[in-house]
Amino acid sequence: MTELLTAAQMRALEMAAIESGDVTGLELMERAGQGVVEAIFEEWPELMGRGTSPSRSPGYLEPDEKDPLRAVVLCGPGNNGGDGFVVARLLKERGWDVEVYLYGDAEKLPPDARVNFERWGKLGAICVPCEDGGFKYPIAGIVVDALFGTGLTRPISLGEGLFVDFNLLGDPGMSGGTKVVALDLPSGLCSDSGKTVGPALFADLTVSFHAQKLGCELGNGPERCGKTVVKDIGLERFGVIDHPHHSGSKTVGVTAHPWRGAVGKKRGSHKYANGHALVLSGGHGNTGAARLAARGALRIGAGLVTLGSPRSAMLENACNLTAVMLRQIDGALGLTELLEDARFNAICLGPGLGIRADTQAMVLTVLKENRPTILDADALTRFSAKPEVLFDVLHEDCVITPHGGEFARLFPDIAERLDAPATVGPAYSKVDATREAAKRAGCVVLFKGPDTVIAGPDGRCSINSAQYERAAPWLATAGAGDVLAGFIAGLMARGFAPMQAAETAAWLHVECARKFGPGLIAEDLAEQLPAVFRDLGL
Ligand SMILES: NC(=O)C1=CN([C@@H]2O[C@H](COP(=O)(O)OP(=O)(O)OC[C@H]3O[C@@H](n4cnc5c(N)ncnc54)[C@H](OP(=O)(O)O)[C@@H]3O)[C@@H](O)[C@H]2O)[C@@H](O)CC1
Ligand SMILES: Nc1ncnc2c1ncn2[C@@H]1O[C@H](COP(=O)(O)OP(=O)(O)O)[C@@H](O)[C@H]1O
Ligand SMILES: [K+]
Repeated sequence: MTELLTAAQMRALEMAAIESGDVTGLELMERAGQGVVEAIFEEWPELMGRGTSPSRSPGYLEPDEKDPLRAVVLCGPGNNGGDGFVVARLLKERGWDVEVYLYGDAEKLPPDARVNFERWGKLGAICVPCEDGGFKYPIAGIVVDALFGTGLTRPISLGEGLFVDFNLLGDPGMSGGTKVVALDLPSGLCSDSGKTVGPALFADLTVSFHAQKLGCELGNGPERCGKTVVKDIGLERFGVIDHPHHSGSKTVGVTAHPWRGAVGKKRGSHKYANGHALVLSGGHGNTGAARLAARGALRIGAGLVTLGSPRSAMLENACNLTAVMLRQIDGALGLTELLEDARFNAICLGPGLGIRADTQAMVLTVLKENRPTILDADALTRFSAKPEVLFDVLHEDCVITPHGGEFARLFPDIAERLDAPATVGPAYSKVDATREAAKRAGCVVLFKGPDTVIAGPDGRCSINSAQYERAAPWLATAGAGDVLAGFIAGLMARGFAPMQAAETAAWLHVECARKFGPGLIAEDLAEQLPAVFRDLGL
C-alpha cells in the first residue's frame, strides 16, 4: 500500500524535517530538482548522452549531438518555481540550451526559491516572452512546468504575464513532439482533489516529490499527469505519516496487492470454515445480476453460496445455476425464516432486486440481523426518497457500493459539493466526499469509478486506482458492479472485515479486468480469478 498525501500533509512533513535540523529547505529543493533531471533521463534515455558538458568537448560529439538539447523552464512565484530554477541550472550544466521564464515577481520569491533564482542568474537570463507571446526557441525538446505545485490557491490567470498557450503543451497530438514535464503536479491541477482549478496543463511526465499527491489519482489527475514518477528527496525518515489501516488515520492509501496473505485459503479448512454467502435475486426476468454476484462470491472463495429467489424466478434461476445453491424465499417473511440458519454469514442484496417496497422490507430485515451485509444497486436506490431511514439501520459490518448516480441519490448534498467546479485550491475531493458519506452512513462506503474510493466511518480511506498502467476501461460494462458486490460478499463470508473485503475485492476486480483485457463482459470477470490468484502465488 503506497500512501498519497494532501498538500497540507506534505507541508507538515517538510516542516518536521526542517525543524529537526536534519535537512534544510534548500537541500530539499536541490534534491527535488535532481530527481526531476533523473526522471527525465529515465523516461527518455535517448536524451542522456546528448549535449556538451565540461567533460564532453564539441569536437568529440557525433554530428547529431552537436545540436544542443533545449529546455524551456516555466517558473512560478513559489517553491515550485524554485525547483524549476534548480532543474534549469542542472540541465544547463549538462550543456543544454535552457530558456527560463518567471511568472511572478522575483522580489517576492520565497527564500529558497530566491536563492535558486540567483544561482540561475549566474548561468543565464530570465527570458522575456516574444511579441507573439511564444518562446524564443521553437517549442521542441522539453518544457518544464514549475509554475504551481501544492500551493495553487486559485485559477491561473493566463492574461497576467503568463504567455503559455496551455492547449499546446502536452495535449496529445498538439504539442509537436515537445515533452512536458510537470514538477510535483501539472500546474492548474488541485493537489488534493484532482480537479482542474481553471486552466491546467497536460503533462507527459509528472515527477512528484516524496509521495504522490492525491490529485494525481483522482478526477482529472490521470489525464493531466500523463505518467507519474515519485522521487525521494530524503524525507523517508520523517515517517510522521499515520498508517491508513489504523483508525483515525487521515492519510489515504492506494490499494496495491492488498491482504495478499489473507486471500489464500487455509490448508485443511472445510467449506463451512470459508463461510456461506447468501445473495438475493430479483423476480422473473431480473435474475442475471444476482447470479453474477453469486458466482463472484463463490469464485472468490466463499465455501458455499446460496441464491435466494422469489417463487416467480425459481425456474429461471435453477436453469442457470450449478455450484451455486438455490432456495426459494417469499418476501421479507420468508427471508426471516431463512436467516434462522446462522451459517449465512454474509448477505448481498440489491443487484436486480427492484425498487418496490418489498426491497425496502428485505433490506430492513437483513440489517436487523447485524450480519455482514453488502448493499448495492436497487437496495440503495430504493432509499432515495428517505436515505436517513437506511442510515438509521446500517451498522459497522455493512458495505455499500454506490456508483456516481446512486451516491447522488443517497447523499445529494455531498454529491452537489463534489460536482461543483473548483474555484479554489485545495478543493473538496472524492476522498472528502466518501469519508463524509461513510461517517453519515455509519459503514464502509465504496464509491465506484476508475478512481474507486473506499472509506470507513472512522476516517480510514484508500483509493483503488484503475488508471495509468492499471487502466481498465473495459470494466465500464453492464454487470461489472454486480460482480464486485459478489466479490465483497464472498470475502466477508470468509471472515474479511468490511474495509478489508472492500479493498481486496476492488483490487482483484481490476486485476480480473486487466487479465481478460479487451472484449470483457461481466460474465468474464469472476472467471479470471483463478489466473489472478495464481499470479499472486496462491
Ligand atoms: N513541501 C516540500 O517538502 C517540498 C516542496 N517543494 C516544492 O514546493 C512546492 C510548494 O511550494 P509553495 O507552497 O510555495 O507553492 P507553489 O505551488 O509553488 O505556489 C505558491 C505560490 O503561488 C501563489 N499562487 C497560488 N495560486 C496562484 C495563481 N493561480 N496565480 C498566481 N499565484 C498563485 C501563491 O500565492 P498566494 O496564494 O499566497 O497569493 C504562492 O505565492 C511543491 O509543489 C514542490 O514543488 C520542493 O521544493 C521540495 C520540498
Ligand atoms: N472506466 C473505468 N475504469 C475502471 N473501472 C471502471 C470504469 N468504469 C466502471 N468501472 C468499474 O466497473 C464497475 C461498474 O459498476 P456499476 O456502475 O455498478 O455497473 P453495473 O450496475 O452495471 O454492475 C465499478 O466497479 C466501477 O468502478
Ligand atoms: K508544476
